[in-house]
Amino acid sequence: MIEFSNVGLRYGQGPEILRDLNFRIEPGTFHFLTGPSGSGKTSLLKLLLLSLRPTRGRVTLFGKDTSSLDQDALLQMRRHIGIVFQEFRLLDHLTTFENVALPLRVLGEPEASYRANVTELLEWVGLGQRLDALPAVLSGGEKQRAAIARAVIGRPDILLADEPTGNVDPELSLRLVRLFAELNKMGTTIILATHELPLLDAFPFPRMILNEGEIVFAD
Ligand SMILES: Nc1ncnc2c1ncn2[C@@H]1O[C@H](COP(=O)(O)OP(=O)(O)OP(=O)(O)O)[C@@H](O)[C@H]1O
Repeated sequence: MIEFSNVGLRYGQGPEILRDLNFRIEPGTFHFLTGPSGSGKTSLLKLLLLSLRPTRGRVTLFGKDTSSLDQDALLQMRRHIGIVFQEFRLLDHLTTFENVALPLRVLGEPEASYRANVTELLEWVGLGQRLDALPAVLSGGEKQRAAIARAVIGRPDILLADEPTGNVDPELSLRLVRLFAELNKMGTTIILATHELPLLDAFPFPRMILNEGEIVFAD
């Protein structure tokens, strides 16, 4: 599903921050992505999200070499990938329901076709009572659950998360990762970047550890 071959990345004329990355990630797996601050976790997620191109090597997603895809094909592939950010990135003027429905609205789908699905998903993440609330009145954990719902409403095959628990307390962090684990059980491939040791220790998922541009896998 995901294959990196000799992937390297540098920003501008700077040093190579990712070097010779070679790995495969199978469908339906859950990996933590960890490593010190500045080791390149966000950059690696951007390569996976196709928002950044490697400066060398090959990124293969869903069996296709992504370097050979045109803009349309990239956008098409991008629809199979969801992302959750640390800072939620909800739109302030939209309700919980509208924020989660936004990816479908952007695709031009009529509300009648997704109303029930969005409502059901929000109930599943525990926001059934907050459909009409604006982000300003949601707690950090509620915002993050809304952001997770928005990331998965389009049923992505791959879900990426960049420090999704960075803004919530430890108890809530565990609950959020349990939510990701539930999604994984239903078949979504998950890569979750975190540097929170208690979280890494609380779940049995393998770790991809970035350090000085290189990656190692550990159970
Ligand atoms: N747009 C950019 N232009 C130039 N350098 C960048 C850019 N984005 C990131 N970098 C550099 O690349 C390196 C890796 O950054 P990245 O954000 O991927 O690391 P990270 O592991 O996610 O860090 P953190 O845990 O602190 O969020 C850092 O040295 C950073 O300064």
